[in-house]
Amino acid sequence: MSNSRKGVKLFYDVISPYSWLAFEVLCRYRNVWNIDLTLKPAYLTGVIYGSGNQPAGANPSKLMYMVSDLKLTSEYFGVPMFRPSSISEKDSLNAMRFVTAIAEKGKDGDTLERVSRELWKRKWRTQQDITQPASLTDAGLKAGLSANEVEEILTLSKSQPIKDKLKSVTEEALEYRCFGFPFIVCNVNGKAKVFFGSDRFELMAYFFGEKWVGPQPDKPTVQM
Ligand SMILES: N[C@@H](CCC(=O)N[C@@H](CS)C(=O)NCC(=O)O)C(=O)O
Repeated sequence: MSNSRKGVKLFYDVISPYSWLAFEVLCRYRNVWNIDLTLKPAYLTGVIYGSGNQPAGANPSKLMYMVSDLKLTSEYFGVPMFRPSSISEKDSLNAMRFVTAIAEKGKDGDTLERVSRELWKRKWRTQQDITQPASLTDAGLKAGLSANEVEEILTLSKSQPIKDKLKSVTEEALEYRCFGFPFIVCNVNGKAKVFFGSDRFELMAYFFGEKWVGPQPDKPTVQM
C-alpha cells in the first residue's frame, strides 16, 4: 500500500443499485488504499437529463440486461439486493434531499454513510418506500439518529438552501461530463481522473499504484 492519501469523490444516488456496489467497495478499500472518501449525494435524474442521456428503463434490452447483471454482481460484491417492484428514478428526490441535509448539517461522515446505506437497503433489499417522510424517518432512526435529529433534518431537507445544494452537487458532476452513476472522481498526482460504474476499480487501482483483489478485500478473488 502506498502511504499517500488518495482523494476520491463518489457522486451517487440511492436509486442507483450500481452506486451502492461502488459505495460498499470504496468503504471497504478506504483503509486498504488509504482513501480520503468524500460522499457527494446527487440526483441521478438531473444527471441523466442534464447530460442528454436517457434512463435505463427507456431501453428494454438495457433494462433486461441490468436485471440479470445485478443478480450476478450483487452476489459477487457480497451486497445482497433484489429488484424493487417499481423503479422510477424521480422517486429519489426526497431521499437525496434528506441525505444532502445530513451532509450540510455537518453530521460526521459515518452518519452520512449509515443513512445512505439504510436508504439503499430499503429500496434494493427490503423493497420499501423511500419517498415518504415516514420512510425517511425510519431510515434515519435505523442509522442511529435520534427522533429529534430526524425531525430537524426532515424540515431542513425541504428548505430552499438544501434543494439548491442538491442541484449544485448534481451540476458539479455534470461539469465533469458525468452521464450516470456511480461517478467517481479520483485525484491522481494532482489530476482528476473520472470513472463511471462499479466495474472500474481494476483501472483505478492501476492509476493509484494499488492492488485490486476483488470487491471484498477480506476475501480476495485474486492472489497477487
Ligand atoms: N457498468 C456499470 C453500469 C452502471 C449503471 O448502469 N448505472 C446506471 C444507474 S444505476 C446509469 O447511470 N446508467 C446510465 C447509462 O448507462 O448511460 C456498473 O457496472 O456499475
